[in-house]
Amino acid sequence: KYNSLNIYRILISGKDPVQEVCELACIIKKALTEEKRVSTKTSAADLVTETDHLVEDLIISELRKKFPSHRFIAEESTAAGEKCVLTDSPTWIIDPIDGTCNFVHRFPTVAVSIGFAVNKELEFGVIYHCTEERLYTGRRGQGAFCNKQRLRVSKETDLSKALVLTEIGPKRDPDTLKLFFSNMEKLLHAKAHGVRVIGSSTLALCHLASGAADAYYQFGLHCWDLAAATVIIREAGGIVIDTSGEEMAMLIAQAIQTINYGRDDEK
Ligand SMILES: O=P(O)(O)O[C@H]1[C@H](O)[C@@H](O)[C@H](O)[C@H](O)[C@@H]1O
Ligand SMILES: [Mg+2]
Ligand SMILES: [Mg+2]
Repeated sequence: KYNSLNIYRILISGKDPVQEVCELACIIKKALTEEKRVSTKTSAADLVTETDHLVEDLIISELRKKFPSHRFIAEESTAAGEKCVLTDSPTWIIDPIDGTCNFVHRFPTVAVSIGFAVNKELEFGVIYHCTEERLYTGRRGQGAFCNKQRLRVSKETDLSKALVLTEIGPKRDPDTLKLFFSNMEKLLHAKAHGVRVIGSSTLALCHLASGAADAYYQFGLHCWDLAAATVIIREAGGIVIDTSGEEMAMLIAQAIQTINYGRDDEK
């Protein structure tokens, strides 16, 4: 049984997170190796399976039992037409499987991401790497951890010494792909050590929080990809900004061209 209350109490009470959320992850890990019913959403590369829906429904039903007044913003509910609007109410922001394309291909880089906001302020985030049993947590003002290990971002500010992470996104029309690759090319011309795409934005952002990469950029990320990861990165000493930002972000922002996806709350 998925024990959501423990996450809420553990993070609010500041106790070290235990790996209770692994029960949810066990559902995903088991399903990873099994046959799946796959459908597409905004493009042929934007996949969803019955496990995405199952996990999202499980999380929401458990949380709703314990916190009936809370609101929810979740990837598959939004895809089914629910409005994506953040209010001052306590709100859980959920990506039930981040890395669904990886999940469909049994590529073991998949996560569950649960963020929590009150008065439009992100209070805490939990991202669980389902196949490596790593629980990333961050609570506003209380630090960020992977299992028991404190997370700190890298101090690199020189783009020519940076490992940069990005994701391809669901838009695959020729113009978008041309822009995507020209952005990557610009960073490589700026002598970045490398650019990596791992297929899960939340886990890429967790690698950033652990200092295993120096920067992440992407157009078209959704609030459910970003909510938990934003708390974790901020608590690891990093910044999360749009491309009109600071230092390393400025260098990257100046090097690349925008790919326009629109905002979740404008759809
Ligand atoms: O749909 P899920 O939750 O798997 O999220 C992924 C998006 O689908 C990709 O477009 C996006 O590029 C990232 O890979 C993101 O993790
Ligand atoms: Mg997802
Ligand atoms: Mg996602």
